[in-house]
Parts: sequence; C-alpha cells; structure tokens
Amino acid sequence: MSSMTETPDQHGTSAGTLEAGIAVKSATITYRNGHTAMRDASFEAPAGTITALVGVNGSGKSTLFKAVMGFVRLARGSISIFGRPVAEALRQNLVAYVPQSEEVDWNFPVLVEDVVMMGRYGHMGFLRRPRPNDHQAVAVALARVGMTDFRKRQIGELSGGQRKRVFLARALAQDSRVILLDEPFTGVDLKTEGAIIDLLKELREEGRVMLVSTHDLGSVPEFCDRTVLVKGAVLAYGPTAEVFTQANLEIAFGGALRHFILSEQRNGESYPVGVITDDERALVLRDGKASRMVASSERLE
Ligand SMILES: Nc1ncnc2c1ncn2[C@@H]1O[C@H](COP(=O)(O)OP(=O)(O)OP(=O)(O)O)[C@@H](O)[C@H]1O
Repeated sequence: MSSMTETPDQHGTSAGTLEAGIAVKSATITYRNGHTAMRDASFEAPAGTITALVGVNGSGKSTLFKAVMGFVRLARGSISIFGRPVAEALRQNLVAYVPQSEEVDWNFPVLVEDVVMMGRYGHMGFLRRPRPNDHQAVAVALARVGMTDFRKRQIGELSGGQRKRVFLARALAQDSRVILLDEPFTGVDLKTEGAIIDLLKELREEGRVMLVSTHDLGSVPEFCDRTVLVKGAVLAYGPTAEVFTQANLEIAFGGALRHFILSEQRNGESYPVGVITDDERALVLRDGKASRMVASSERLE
C-alpha cells in the first residue's frame, strides 16, 4: 500500500493510507437536553485533502464541527487531530474555524484587520501584543483573499462574500493545519465562490486538511476529494466519486431535493443529463432567456 508521501491529487482514491488529519471514531454526541444529534460516526479526513460534510438542515453537520472544536463532549468514541486529542490540538493552535454568517455579530464595531489579527492570538503572549510577524501574517492573509483594500473597514460594512473572505483570512493568519468551513458559499456569488475554491485547493497543496459543510451540491465534486454524508449518523463516507451517487443522495436528502432529467445533444445523439439541486429556485434558461421548468422532473422520495 502507498504511504503518506502520495501527492494531494491521489487523496480522493486512497482511503486509509494517508496521515489522518481528522479521525473520528465511533463518535456519539448527545446534547444536554438528551438529544443524540450524532450516533456512532466514523470518518477520516487525511492531510492534504478537502472533505465535504453534506446533509440536510439538522442532520448534524454543525454538531460534528462543534465536536472537532471541543465545544461539545462525546458521549462515546473519539476524535483525534493529527494524532492528538482535540484539547491538545486546540492548545497547539492546529484548528481554525470559518463560521456561518449567522454566528457572527455584524454590529460589533471591529475593523477587518482586527478580525484577521484575532487569528494570531494563539501565537501571541498573554498581553496579546502583535509583533511584526503577526502584522505580516495579517497582511499576507488579507492579500490572499483579495481584501487588502478593505482592511480599515468595519466588518458590518461589507457584503456577504467579503465577510466570508475576512473570516477565511482570519483562518489563514492563524496558520492552522486543520480548517473547518461552515457553509462557506452561502450568500456568495459565483465569482467569489470560484476564488474561495481556488484558495482551498492551494491550501490542500500545502498539506492542510479542510472539512467543508455545504448545501452547494454542484460544487462538491469540483473540489472535494472526499464526502461524508450525514443524517444523525454517517450514512456514507469515502471518495466523492463513490459517495456522491443518486442512491446515496436520495437517502441523505429524501424529498428535500429536486431531480431533473434533461437531454443534451452531442454529435447528433441525444444524452440524458440529470440535475440534482437542493435549491428550490433553480433557474432554467431556454435560448438564453429565463423560463419555467416544464421538462420532466420528479421530486425524490
Ligand atoms: N445545543 C443544542 N441542544 C440540543 N439539541 C441541539 C443543539 N444544537 C443542535 N441540536 C439539534 O441537533 C441536531 C443537529 O443539529 P446541527 O446544528 O448539528 O445540524 P446541521 O446539520 O448543522 O443543520 P444546518 O444545516 O441547519 O446548519 C438537530 O436536531 C438540532 O435541533
């Protein structure tokens, strides 16, 4: 079997042979009110890979993030990060988190560069006095996400996509080996989404490990080596090409997805094209103009 010296582009197809960035083993998570949000979950996200965490609202994606960040205790099982228990990994500044927009108080009066500097706190002493290398890391992170010109803005004065980029810059400034991204594409236009995906691919090349929760099904095969499908448990886990099947998505999403069968002409032949989306407002264009979907469509049950 191959070892951890494999190149990143091989990672999607070589389960279990690489350095485990995040290893979740038989994890059961029960909240204080007694609700078990995740039962017996196991998966690995190796170094130098991007793993998608995909499931309907309430399926347990955020719960898994909280567990990886040590915010909730496991009732059973274990999570290790680069071979260390979560608490130790956090002390070593190994985990960065890019939150969902709803988790942030956008009225809090803080400048963009101050938010990014927060990523450096774990590298600073008790008094949190930034040194030249901290300022340098902030400047590099802002440049990487194309937000240098906005560094003196209040975060509340940014667009949704710009806000996402600022929190991504905070994670970059933190320089962690593990980056958790909770719905990074919500409220983001396609151009910004493409820029974020390019950046995540660069971070993958650097050997970092990323876990990305997303409803954006269409983009998952484009940049996620692996996928974990969740619904109160891990339904399926492995290389995206193997996990992202219609049958698995039907189980994970049930009636929450739409499935369209379209037809495509290639070399005079007609080929069916399936489109699956969790976006009820998919736009259909005919002859370049928006139109109502009248092609055969069926709701997945
Ligand atoms: N603090 C909590 N106490 C009790 N139950 C909770 C708590 N937080 C979440 N839950 C429950 O746990 C389940 C999983 O929630 P979680 O937030 O992990 O889902 P999610 O997949 O992240 O959803 P979304 O896509 O809506 O963000 C849900 O049934 C939710 O109601």
